[in-house]
Amino acid sequence: KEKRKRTAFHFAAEKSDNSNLKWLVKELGSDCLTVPDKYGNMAVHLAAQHQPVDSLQFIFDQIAAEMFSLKNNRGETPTDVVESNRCRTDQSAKRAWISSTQPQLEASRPPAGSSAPTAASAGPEGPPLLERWDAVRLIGRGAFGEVHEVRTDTGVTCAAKTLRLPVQLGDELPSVSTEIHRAIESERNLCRLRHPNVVRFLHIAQPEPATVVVFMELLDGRSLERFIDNKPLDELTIRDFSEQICRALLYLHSRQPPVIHRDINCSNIIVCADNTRIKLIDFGLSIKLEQSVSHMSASTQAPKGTLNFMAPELLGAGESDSVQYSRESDIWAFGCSVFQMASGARPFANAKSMLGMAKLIDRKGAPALPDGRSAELQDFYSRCTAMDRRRRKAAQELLEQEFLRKNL
Ligand SMILES: Nc1ncnc2c1ncn2[C@@H]1O[C@H](COP(=O)(O)OP(=O)(O)OP(=O)(O)O)[C@@H](O)[C@H]1O
Repeated sequence: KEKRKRTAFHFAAEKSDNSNLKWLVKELGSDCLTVPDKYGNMAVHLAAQHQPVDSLQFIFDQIAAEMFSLKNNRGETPTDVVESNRCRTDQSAKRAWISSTQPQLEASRPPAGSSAPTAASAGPEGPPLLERWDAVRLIGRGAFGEVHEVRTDTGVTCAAKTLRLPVQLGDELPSVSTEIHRAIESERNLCRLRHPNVVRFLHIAQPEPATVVVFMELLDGRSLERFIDNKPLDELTIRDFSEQICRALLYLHSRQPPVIHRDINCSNIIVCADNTRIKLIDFGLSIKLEQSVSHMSASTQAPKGTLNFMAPELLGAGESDSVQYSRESDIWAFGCSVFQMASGARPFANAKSMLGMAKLIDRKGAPALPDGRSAELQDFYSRCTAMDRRRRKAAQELLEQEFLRKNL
């Protein structure tokens, strides 16, 4: 159908139900949602015209903020299509959905007053290359380096995480540098992510052979770990935060290629200053980069990450096996975050070594949630922390459907 530039996605989006559209996205990836036909209409414009409101949510979960700025040849965005008299189904429900979703996006933009590029103005690779930046204040320290608030020579105020990678005696510095550079290149797609529950990555630089600086949107808030502060959260808050984390994971996992976080835990989830919005940070970039250096040094390929949140299949990986981070290992770690929200403590709080953790999980599986939590939350938690990876995968799909139904 190249001549008329119509794809299966356009036909699927013109139907009054969205099952075909969902199936196509699952099989072929979300990029096809933004292919224009000869009128410049993309699947999202047609869904806004013909399909129920949950299609808008579905598309939003795939391409997030982008869906509001896509224009057809008449200059219409999907919002304009909903407002037009061509929209004959669910018009008021779609209007309500748009007006509740757009403020979320506003909140995900870089802070006002900074000249950080907005989702609309930044190129796919983020802002122009940064030559220099000055630290304004230290925000905190992690295992590999520190996070500063910085101001760049391009006038951007943002957060910069400096990662100093462990170079071993005998490593060839130029080869390490090249290897790290290669790893960074494969992570450039992080700068394309746009989602209200995912920190905006602006740029990744390598100022020295074994030093990487990751520039991000500067967040005002505190980690979920500090928000929990060893005290269980109420169930409504747990559900709300879990839903936001699921939406972020769903968005990341349905990228092509999928983005795996690799280090979901309560210190890598930020609760913004309004105490309602949460955002994922960090993306295990240090894990990925350190692995590229470990690979150079022929040292261990054991999985890195936060021990208490590590999926059983990662713990089982010996030095000779390759470590398989996956959507399912992210779901397990997410389940562990639910445990911490519900109990106030990290799961497996006494685990000290990988072997100890592996034995513990083998014997007992994930710990039970404390009494007093609803059967629904128990069920949700046990799906996420199922030992069987396929059950965890199914759990994510189920959550997606339940959240969509709840929103309707
Ligand atoms: N984009 C950001 N905006 C504001 N604060 C941030 C941002 N990213 C990280 N932080 C904060 O900076 C501090 C240090 O973060 P960092 O990620 O280095 O710690 P960490 O999770 O212990 O690190 P690692 O997992 O690499 O060992 C934390 O308090 C974190 O909440």
